[in-house]
Amino acid sequence: MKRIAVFGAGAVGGVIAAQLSRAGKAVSVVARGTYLDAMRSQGLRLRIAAEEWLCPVTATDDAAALGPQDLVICTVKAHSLPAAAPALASLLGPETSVIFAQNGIPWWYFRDEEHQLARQIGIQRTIGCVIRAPCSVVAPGVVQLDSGHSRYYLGEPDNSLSPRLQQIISALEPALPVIATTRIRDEIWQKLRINVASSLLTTLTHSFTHDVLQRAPLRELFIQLLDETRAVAGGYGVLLTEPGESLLAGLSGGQHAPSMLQDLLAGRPLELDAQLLTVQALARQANIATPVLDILLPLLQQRARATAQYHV
Ligand SMILES: NC(=O)C1=CN([C@@H]2O[C@H](COP(=O)(O)OP(=O)(O)OC[C@H]3O[C@@H](n4cnc5c(N)ncnc54)[C@H](OP(=O)(O)O)[C@@H]3O)[C@@H](O)[C@H]2O)C=CC1
Ligand SMILES: CC(C)(CO)C(=O)C(=O)O
Repeated sequence: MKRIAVFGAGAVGGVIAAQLSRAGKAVSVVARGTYLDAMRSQGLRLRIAAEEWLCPVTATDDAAALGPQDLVICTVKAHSLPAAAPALASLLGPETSVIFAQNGIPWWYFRDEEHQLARQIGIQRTIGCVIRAPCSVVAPGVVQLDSGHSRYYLGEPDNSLSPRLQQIISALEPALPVIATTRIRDEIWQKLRINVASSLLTTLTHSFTHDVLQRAPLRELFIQLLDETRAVAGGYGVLLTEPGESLLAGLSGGQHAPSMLQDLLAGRPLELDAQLLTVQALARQANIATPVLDILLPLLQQRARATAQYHV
């Protein structure tokens, strides 16, 4: 796998591209705006704790000019995908695989061949990915990994341990902490439990997860959201055994603002649909009660509408 492109180099994409570059891989990055300008003029810099590395990458806003890749890692937010799809498609050759690295329920989850992205990109090319790597953009062209313990779960939509999945793992693992899974949907929901609770409560309160968890009433809401999301997962055949309470100890605390809070503070659109509304819709479809989600989600939607960061 020689030709690797990262599509959408914000926090996650920037960290992935930088780590690939640090490990000596040639990596291309599709970016835009001030992030692209900075990467072109000063390169891409990766910070982890007190260390910083300059990581050479080829950065462009013209995906078609890069030509077909062996592997594309797509790291745009879920709501940016429809608009990005034509440019993403220009990176595809007959054998190209695409890793969709995002939070929330991904477009390919129910393997709907009629989905617009299934037509434009193809479920057969898709590799699911769950990101366990809290990160942020410190400044255009400078990304930061906010935790020493990062990992990425990669899995086929049909749950097979396919030869191509193993090939992708071999290509990436010297650079990235990648783990192949035959239960990618379990990983998606396990991560989504955390996102539902932390995205809602930290974004509504402009607080770090750590600070939310210090307050008993908010901690209680956090646990209820973890448990409600676990119940929804169960309605779709994903049985997560760990009670909400016992997940709290493992949550990355410290100074990482969850990506939804980062978006709110930066005036960007929020990833409400993939991370939160889909969970509520799935709950309703399966007749599963989500009382805390049902109170907090309209509040966050309205908060985002008030600053034109959500339009539905
Ligand atoms: N940040 C984190 O700690 C974590 C994030 N995640 C998830 O990972 C995914 C990515 O998040 P994150 O990296 O934080 O998001 P960012 O917003 O930092 O990065 C996404 C980047 O993609 C760019 N982009 C969007 N559309 C295009 C396009 N058509 N062409 C070129 N560039 C494009 C955006 O540019 P622009 O701003 O101009 O739209 C932005 O720079 C999300 O699903 C998030 O929930 C998961 C775990 C941790
Ligand atoms: C769980 C968390 C907060 C960190 O990985 C995340 O997924 C995000 O920032 O979007």
